[in-house]
Amino acid sequence: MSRYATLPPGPAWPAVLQGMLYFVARPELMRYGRKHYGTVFTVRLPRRPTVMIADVEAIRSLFNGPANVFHAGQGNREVLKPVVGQHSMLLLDEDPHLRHRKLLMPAFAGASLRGYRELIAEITAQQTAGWAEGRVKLVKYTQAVTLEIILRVVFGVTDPVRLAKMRKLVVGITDANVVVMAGSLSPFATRYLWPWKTFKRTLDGLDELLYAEIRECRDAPDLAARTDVLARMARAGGQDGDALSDVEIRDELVTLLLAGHETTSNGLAWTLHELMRAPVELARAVAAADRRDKEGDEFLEACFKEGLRLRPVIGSASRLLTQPAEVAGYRLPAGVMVSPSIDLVHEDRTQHVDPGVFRPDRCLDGSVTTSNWLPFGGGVRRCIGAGFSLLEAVEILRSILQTWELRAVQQRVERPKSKHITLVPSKGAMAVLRRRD
Ligand code: HEM
Repeated sequence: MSRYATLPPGPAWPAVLQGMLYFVARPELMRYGRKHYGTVFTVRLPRRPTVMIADVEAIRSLFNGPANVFHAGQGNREVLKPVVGQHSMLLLDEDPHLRHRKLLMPAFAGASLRGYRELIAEITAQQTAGWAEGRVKLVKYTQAVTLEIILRVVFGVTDPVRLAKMRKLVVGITDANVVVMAGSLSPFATRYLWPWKTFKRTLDGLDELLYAEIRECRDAPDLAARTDVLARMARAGGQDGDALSDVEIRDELVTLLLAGHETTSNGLAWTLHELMRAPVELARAVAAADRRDKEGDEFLEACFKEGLRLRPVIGSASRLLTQPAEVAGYRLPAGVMVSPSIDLVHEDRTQHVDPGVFRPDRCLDGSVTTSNWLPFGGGVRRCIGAGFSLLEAVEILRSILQTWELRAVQQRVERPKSKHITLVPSKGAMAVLRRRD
């Protein structure tokens, strides 16, 4: 009997077909599985079977399960290691992962977040003021803003020449697909074959600039006063003699770029897309932006949270079993991937009233909870940048809505399209922009 004989039921189609569907039609595949097999089902992907879980209680136990049994880093290594490097928090598990989280956490906690607000607001105002009137793909604009925020608030870059060079290199990296990323481990490919050769050159170019930035940051006379994420990382752990090395900082900077840039920009594009399709909520959001007060900001945050619920940017947060374990009532063997389905929980009628409707109020009235709202995953791996992205989102939404009048190009919702691990509106969240009087 195969070691996978005891897996929960699921489609019996060939693994290659399921793998393709998982990539090009993930929401439909998830709904098919949920409809035919219930809240726990198996998708047979080419590398390894993945058990999808859409039951909130089972997901809670999984997220809070022992970190030595449920590995999140191991599964990421094959694809991401050549880019983010071996010290990335995304690839680590157990004690090394905890060490990195402990050292990075202060940079993403309340007091630090408040310190980023002013610069984020300044960058956002500069960027949104320069947009053009007419028909646009909003995602291109939101990407430009979140990229600038990563470069200046996270990497701490201020030199305009270095900023210009970095912008170009970073786009070359974030636009690469998984085949290019994974293939860049091969010395042959990176030496002789396009596009791996170009990709490697781009990565080397970015590394050179990042290491220069790290060196200058360590030597900076104002290091103690600097508020950017890089400076906080350079100071972290110093008192305990457990500081991050240059290469560890480099790997975490690239990690924050890959994990934090397009996720936030796609979340914003989806939120604006949904706001344009819901005129009453859009009018409330414009009024909230104009108020510039705590209550207004709370409503804008609720819009972003609801955008992430209705159109989750990341569909699942997977864990690889390192040993046999009980999950959602099944005894599963080691080597299986278990994957809480964020998208299915967000559209579950038993969890959300009218789940297909964009209704920001549900994020204010207590009906959205830490069990049924999971855009940032959960447990010890919960997104470290969640608070950062909410802060960015409020500043960016406020600035856009204060400056621009938005009109949808079409009332129909755009299909989610996969870009790396994120889901992006297939037409880029098309809109017509007009400067407000
Ligand atoms: C809307 C925006 C974002 C979404 C939807 C998102 C979503 C996620 C999800 C689902 C995970 C995996 C959690 C798990 O496995 O349980 C994650 C991890 C992570 N995210 Fe985010 N993220 C966003 C923004 C950011 C930002 C702005 C940053 C940093 C600047 C960031 C940095 C990270 C890092 C470093 C991890 C790995 C955490 C770990 O392994 O311990 N993310 N994110």
